[in-house]
Amino acid sequence: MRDLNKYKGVIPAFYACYDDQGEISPERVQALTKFHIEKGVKGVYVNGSSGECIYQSVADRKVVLENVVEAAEGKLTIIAHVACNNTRDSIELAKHAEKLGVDAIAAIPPIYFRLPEYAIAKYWNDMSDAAPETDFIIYNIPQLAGVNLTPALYEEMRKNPRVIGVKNSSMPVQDIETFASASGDDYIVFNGPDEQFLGGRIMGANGGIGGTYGAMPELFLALDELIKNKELETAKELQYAINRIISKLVSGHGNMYGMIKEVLRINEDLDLGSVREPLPALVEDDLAIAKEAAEMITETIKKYVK
Ligand SMILES: CC(=O)N[C@@H]([C@@H](O)[C@H](O)[C@H](O)CO)[C@@H](O)CC(=O)C(=O)O
Repeated sequence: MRDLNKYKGVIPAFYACYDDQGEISPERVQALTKFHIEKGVKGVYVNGSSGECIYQSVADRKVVLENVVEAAEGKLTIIAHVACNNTRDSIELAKHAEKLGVDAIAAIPPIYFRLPEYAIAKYWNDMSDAAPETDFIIYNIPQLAGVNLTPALYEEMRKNPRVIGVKNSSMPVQDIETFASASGDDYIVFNGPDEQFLGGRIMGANGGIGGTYGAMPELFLALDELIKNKELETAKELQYAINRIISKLVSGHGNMYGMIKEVLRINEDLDLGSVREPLPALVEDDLAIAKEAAEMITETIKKYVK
């Protein structure tokens, strides 16, 4: 049996950190990494959706990962998302990630062209072969990628011994059960949709990777503890409270990640810049929404975090 404990827990998806000109800011990447260590999360998922990876160059993504690894000083599990929608760049990032000593690499399927499953498997295995000492995690996010991880493709991928599981961001919690049942205890399934962290964990997810954890890590850590302690009524209450916060975070004109960065500025004095176009930045009216969301987080922490 593999020891997968380093993956079991709350793993925030790492936000893109820009300077005031919109370039990657190594200092802000390091500050966000240290913030995660202080909050006590298990690890970070770098250069994924929340990291705005599809709007970044290969060079940008290398700078981000290098600075996360440096600032983490071995205190966090690091999963690097390396998919670039072409095999060549993904291989380059996979090699780079392994050289930096990350715990795992992860990848979405190739998007735009509808490829047959054997081509998707080859794409994933090619980048995994480029990082032969590193675990590999499949990132299933069909609503954005347009490709669903089928049980047959997952079975094919498990022939690769480096594949340790799935980060499942599809909406049906039943998918979590499907992947967990198919692969068993020697594999890990991460819950993707933050709004159903509780449901995903109950259906078999051993941990979670999420785009809103970074805005309120205390709340997801508390929710995880409640689930472990089987305090499910309180867990449900907290999940509902988290979902009201997420609804607020997505209610602005600007993109949710811009809203979260504003919340982190208010609550944590952390400046991560804005978002990269074509993601819409916040407008003046959004600032009041961010303030409300920040207050909701503070109040919910007071109520549920001991
Ligand atoms: C569709 C989507 O973006 N899903 C998010 C969720 O964490 C999502 O942001 C959250 O549930 C709020 O809707 C994650 O699964 C993505 C993620 O973890 C990532 O940044 O790679």
